[in-house]
Amino acid sequence: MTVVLEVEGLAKTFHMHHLGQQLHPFADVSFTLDRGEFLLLRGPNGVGKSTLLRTIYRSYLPEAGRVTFHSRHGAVDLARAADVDVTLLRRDEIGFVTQFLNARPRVAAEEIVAEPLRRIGRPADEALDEARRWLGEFGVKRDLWRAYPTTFSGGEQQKVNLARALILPQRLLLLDEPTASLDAGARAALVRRLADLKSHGVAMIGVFHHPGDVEHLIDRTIDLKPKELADVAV
Ligand SMILES: Nc1ncnc2c1ncn2[C@@H]1O[C@H](COP(=O)(O)OP(=O)(O)OP(=O)(O)O)[C@@H](O)[C@H]1O
Repeated sequence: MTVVLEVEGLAKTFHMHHLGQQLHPFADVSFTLDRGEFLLLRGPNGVGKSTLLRTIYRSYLPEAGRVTFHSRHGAVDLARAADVDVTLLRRDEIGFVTQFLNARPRVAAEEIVAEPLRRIGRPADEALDEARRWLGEFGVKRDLWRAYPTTFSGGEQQKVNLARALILPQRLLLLDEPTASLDAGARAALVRRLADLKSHGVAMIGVFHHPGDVEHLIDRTIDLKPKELADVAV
């Protein structure tokens, strides 16, 4: 097996200065993730699942611990890497999939979806063809492909977001409730795509409110347990 990610002793603290308190969503999380492995993160609301995903993605810095990502170019500790290196890894090695689209004004759906392919140097027309294929796959109506997603419904925006996030096979995918408000057809398309990516070696960590959809993909589960709010002055 090829290790893709090693998380060691990871801890996160939020400093809530206005309350004079600290919140410790998780402490001492350790696991490794191999190529093609699917890890489910489970636990009650507010336990820290999204925070853990965001800390691995380096949207948050951890209080302690290491997040060693084995990229194509060697091992890098995401907790300490330079911002510029994290940005490069996010281009084609580490993906973060949520239910929310960051829709930009006057950018067509098909352009938004094609962008990740363009960024890695695919010819524009090829990238656009591929984008249209994925929009169709996720059930976005053809007459919306050239429209601006700022006006789309929540579910339509989510479909555009998924097509964009999954068009390019990454080494590691972080999935934060990607099925939240999808209809049955789009949920099935998403699960098919995840199965295909997994069979091609993409490692995944996912949070799903209805994990039944992806049950057959899950290799391992981590249960996060609620912690007490530490009443410590900051
Ligand atoms: N930026 C932040 N600053 C302060 N506290 C935060 C911040 N982000 C999250 N929290 C707190 O950390 C805790 C964990 O939040 P998180 O969103 O990770 O939970 P979750 O397990 O993903 O929850 P859910 O299942 O409801 O989506 C919550 O109590 C939340 O209020």
